[in-house]
Amino acid sequence: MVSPVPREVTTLFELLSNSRTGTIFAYGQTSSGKTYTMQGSHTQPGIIPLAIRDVFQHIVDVSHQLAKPNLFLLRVSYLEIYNEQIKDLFNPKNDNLKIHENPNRDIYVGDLTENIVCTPEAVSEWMLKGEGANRHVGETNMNERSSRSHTIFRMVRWEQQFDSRTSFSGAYKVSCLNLVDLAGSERVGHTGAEGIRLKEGGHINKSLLALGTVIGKLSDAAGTDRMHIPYRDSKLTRILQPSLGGNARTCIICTVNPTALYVEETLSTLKFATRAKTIRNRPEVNEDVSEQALLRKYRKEINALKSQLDEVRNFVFPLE
Ligand SMILES: Nc1ncnc2c1ncn2[C@@H]1O[C@H](COP(=O)(O)OP(=O)(O)OP(=O)(O)O)[C@@H](O)[C@H]1O
Repeated sequence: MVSPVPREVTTLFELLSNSRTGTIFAYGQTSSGKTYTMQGSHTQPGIIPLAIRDVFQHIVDVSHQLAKPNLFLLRVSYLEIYNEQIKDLFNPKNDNLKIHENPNRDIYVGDLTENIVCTPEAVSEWMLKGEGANRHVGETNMNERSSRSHTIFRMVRWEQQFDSRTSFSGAYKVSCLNLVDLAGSERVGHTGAEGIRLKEGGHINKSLLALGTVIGKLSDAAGTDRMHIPYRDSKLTRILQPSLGGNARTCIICTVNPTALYVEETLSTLKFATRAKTIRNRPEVNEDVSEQALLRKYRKEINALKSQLDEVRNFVFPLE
């Protein structure tokens, strides 16, 4: 089990915040401390509560640095992948959501509820609501509260720049942070899973196998552009596609249980980590400049050029 919140991660949002997509996920066998790492406890907050705090703090810090404050909007969503079905944890009636790709090749989940939040407390409240009432958790021989699904908690920060002409410029930046808590790989011999738990375990292992294959292929393909990567083999890898070899910054935390009994699982997790380390993503800035903003920019440039021309004229004509 790892002690929660590695130091690098607590400041991660600051690194991501310049209009980028970032993902943090915990990977490891069942009962090795993934949920604990992501959520922490009352006395030791995990990555999710610390990231929420950082996101708001960063907005305050940026606002203080600017002469005119930008406009910020923060939205959160929370989904789980349970038995290969995507469920909206903010609205459990949305329980078989589809994955789509837009013309910009962005991957998104259709009809997922997004809530606008104004305070860290509001984010935590939404999280607790989704977590407590709706997420699939069950008891196995290895963990009293074993996660039976993968979850993705997403915060999207939208920032519109201020224009000196008393209005907002129209240009905006989008930063997105995905906090992923995976279900753990498990051996039936250790977990004693039967019936519904066995079925869940089968789906969990299958999607983690797909994740392992994607990571393996990406590390084999490091430095080349040609290899086919089977992102579509599971919902998990398809949703995480931008974070795995795509344009996001990604941080993977691997958790192990150091007991001798689990040496094989530990070895397998360490192999996964070693391969994942070789993958190079290509982070890109998500900035959108609207037509209006462009028009305003061009008008400004034309005015500046006109006044330069006037200055030159004034300089030439008095001599005549
Ligand atoms: N660093 C830690 N300090 C104290 N307790 C911990 C720590 N890491 C894990 N635990 C405890 O160990 C148990 C299992 O941890 P956790 O539920 O986080 O595992 P997991 O990897 O998410 O398991 P699963 O894949 O089955 O959901 C929990 O009771 C948790 O509180």
